[in-house]
Amino acid sequence: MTSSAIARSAPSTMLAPPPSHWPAAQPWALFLDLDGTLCAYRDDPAEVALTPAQRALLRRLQQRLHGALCVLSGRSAADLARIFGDLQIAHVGEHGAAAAAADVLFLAQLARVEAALRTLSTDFPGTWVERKPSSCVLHYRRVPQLAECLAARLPGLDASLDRLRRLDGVCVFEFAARGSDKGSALRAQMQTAPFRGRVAVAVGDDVTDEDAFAAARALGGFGVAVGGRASVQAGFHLADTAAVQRWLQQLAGDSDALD
Ligand SMILES: O=P(O)(O)OC[C@H]1O[C@H](O[C@H]2O[C@H](CO)[C@@H](O)[C@H](O)[C@H]2O)[C@H](O)[C@@H](O)[C@@H]1O
Repeated sequence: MTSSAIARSAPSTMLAPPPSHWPAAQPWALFLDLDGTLCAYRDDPAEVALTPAQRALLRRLQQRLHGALCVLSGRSAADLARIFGDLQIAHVGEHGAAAAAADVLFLAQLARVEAALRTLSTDFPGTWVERKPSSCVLHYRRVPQLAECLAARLPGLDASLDRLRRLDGVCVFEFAARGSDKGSALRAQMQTAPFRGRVAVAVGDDVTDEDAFAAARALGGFGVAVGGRASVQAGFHLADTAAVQRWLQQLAGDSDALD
């Protein structure tokens, strides 16, 4: 990776670029975010897909890591199944909250929030609602100027919505299960083979990835923040999805692909 790629959009914290080689004595367990990290953002989430080159790269990384590669995403299991297809890589969806789908009180509260978001979306053309099994999202990527206006009209979280928390993501307001996040998902993975005993490295661009960075740090690993958002928990930085791709190529030992 070139230093100019790092400098172009470095966040105010001026984090360093991540190491470019595996420390031989300390094998890594690698946790990757999807949107904004592996894949660039698109207006329509259904347009996001892995290229054949990315699929091959992920396979090589998985081999080098002896399977200790996991995608931590906010996407639904169905979406992840579409994106990965026959690519057999460990992945956790909905920010680690899938288990909440069995909690009837949680589902009732989520249904109330979904109804409120659908009303809001009708009132503000250009926004749309994505319902996932354990969360509900108001998207405003096509009308980013409405962010503040929408935020002021979102359902308030009080005792009657105590099973939910609000995540202000990239052009989204998401209501998800309280008590589970990418940090708890990372910790759970790290307790199982082939992740156990390795150094946790989490890579992501969004506010939801901060939980994974913090969990990785607490376990003796580190986080890599992607893009221009200033990170609280990450120790390292990559400029954008292209820089992530080059870094992963380095890690996979794919020297032909380096620029
Ligand atoms: O944790 P991630 O894998 O980054 O998933 C987070 C959310 O990703 C999707 O929304 C984001 O990507 C969309 C497509 O590029 C973009 O249009 C949207 O503005 C982004 O927020 C997905 O739709 C959400 O359900 C995920 O929570």
